[in-house]
Amino acid sequence: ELNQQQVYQMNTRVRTLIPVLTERSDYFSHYKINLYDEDCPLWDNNNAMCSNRGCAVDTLNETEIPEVWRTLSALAPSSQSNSTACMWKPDSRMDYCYWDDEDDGTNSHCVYVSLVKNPERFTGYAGEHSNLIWKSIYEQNCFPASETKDDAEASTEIGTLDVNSMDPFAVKSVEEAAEMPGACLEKRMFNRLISGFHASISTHVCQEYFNAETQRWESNLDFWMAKVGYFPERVENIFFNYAVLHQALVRLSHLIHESPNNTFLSFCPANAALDENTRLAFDQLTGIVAQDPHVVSFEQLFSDDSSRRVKEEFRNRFRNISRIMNCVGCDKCRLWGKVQTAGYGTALKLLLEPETKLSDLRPAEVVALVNTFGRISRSVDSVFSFTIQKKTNDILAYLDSFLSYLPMPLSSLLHASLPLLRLPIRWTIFFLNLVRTF
Ligand SMILES: Cc1cc2nc3c(=O)[nH]c(=O)nc-3n(C[C@H](O)[C@H](O)[C@H](O)COP(=O)(O)OP(=O)(O)OC[C@H]3O[C@@H](n4cnc5c(N)ncnc54)[C@H](O)[C@@H]3O)c2cc1C
Repeated sequence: ELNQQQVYQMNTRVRTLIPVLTERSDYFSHYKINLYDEDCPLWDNNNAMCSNRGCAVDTLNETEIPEVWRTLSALAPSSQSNSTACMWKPDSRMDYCYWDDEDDGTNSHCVYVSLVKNPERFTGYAGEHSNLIWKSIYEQNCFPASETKDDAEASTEIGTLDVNSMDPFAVKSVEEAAEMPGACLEKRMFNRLISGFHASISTHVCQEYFNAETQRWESNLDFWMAKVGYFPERVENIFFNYAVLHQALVRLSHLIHESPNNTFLSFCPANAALDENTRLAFDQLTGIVAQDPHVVSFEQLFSDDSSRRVKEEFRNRFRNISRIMNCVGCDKCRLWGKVQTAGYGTALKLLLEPETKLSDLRPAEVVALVNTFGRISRSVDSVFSFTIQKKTNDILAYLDSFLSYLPMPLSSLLHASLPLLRLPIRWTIFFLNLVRTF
């Protein structure tokens, strides 16, 4: 059982600090990615690409690539470089994601993108294509409800999905599995993580939703309630994911402090001021999270013999999901799907592989982790504001029905003034929630 108020409090301390990194530092606001890879394990050719304008990704041309990322390319293990001090040498056996040679400067599939100029929000990507992706993630890669500790040897291979032979959604069983008391803790954690990832994406889509009528970007409460708000376990899973990513940052912070002479984040020797600013903001963020209490404990995971056997399966299933991101038929959704699975994959590596060292982390993993933390922090914020909106609407609806019992002229007069009450009610609820949180 997660203490949501505690997570709100923790998030309040960092939510303004995260954009200093993710929006203002070249290092954390850019990403090098193999975006147009055709290695999709679900179907042979990804012929359902979305042509919505909202799905397009603006990639950087050669002259737009920030200096820090040029330096990173030069320092990549595959490149010839004398500056061995800054090199990273990840052991792919510890990876929870597939990394498609993004370190390799010669990889022509890789593009550079600005994450700020390509924000994650409503794109219009929906329908059978996106549903099939979520369905395959839940049905083929999450742990089924029936699975318990003793039968952990299930196959993890996913073949080409036979699109025509699929049953209607069996997603409920995944949520049931996440709640199942008999299921092993690690499997339940896996299912919660995926459901929280999905709920977080849904929250971003509803928070920045394009209203075709007003032609404006607005939040969409009804949409959010239908996707997340009416499912308390999905809301809970957002908080769970916050706790996971938070804990991974704490571990990263410990790794940094355990290696005082590390050259971590000093990847921009040509611009000392830029490098220093990024490092200061990063130290501030990790310093704050390191002081927070542990909301969830990972020490007990994979601790006994039978659950250790599950670890390999856990890793394989997560890797499969990271590959499935190549199947997403909307470029911008694929970009953020890949960034966030990389972020969760890095968190799992930090939390579940105790021998992980700083040099085992690729720069892209650190960037993905911080950006994914930024995304989940935004989701926690949005849960707060959507909850207030919903309570305000409920109170107004209650007052509205109450007024209908009053005599006629008074009833219509008060009814007309109801909209004026919206703001004061909202502020009162906001204030009461704040008091309850702190
Ligand atoms: C990786 C990925 C990234 C995406 N990114 C974007 C984006 O940036 N912008 C955008 O506009 N669209 C994005 N989409 C599409 C978006 O996620 C939805 O698929 C789309 O909005 C259609 O939503 P839906 O209401 O049909 O249900 P979906 O969100 O597609 O869900 C399908 C089914 O899964 C179940 N379900 C839903 N949420 C959960 C949960 N949290 N836990 C367990 N089960 C659940 C429900 O039974 C639901 O009917 C993305 C899709 C994918 C696969």
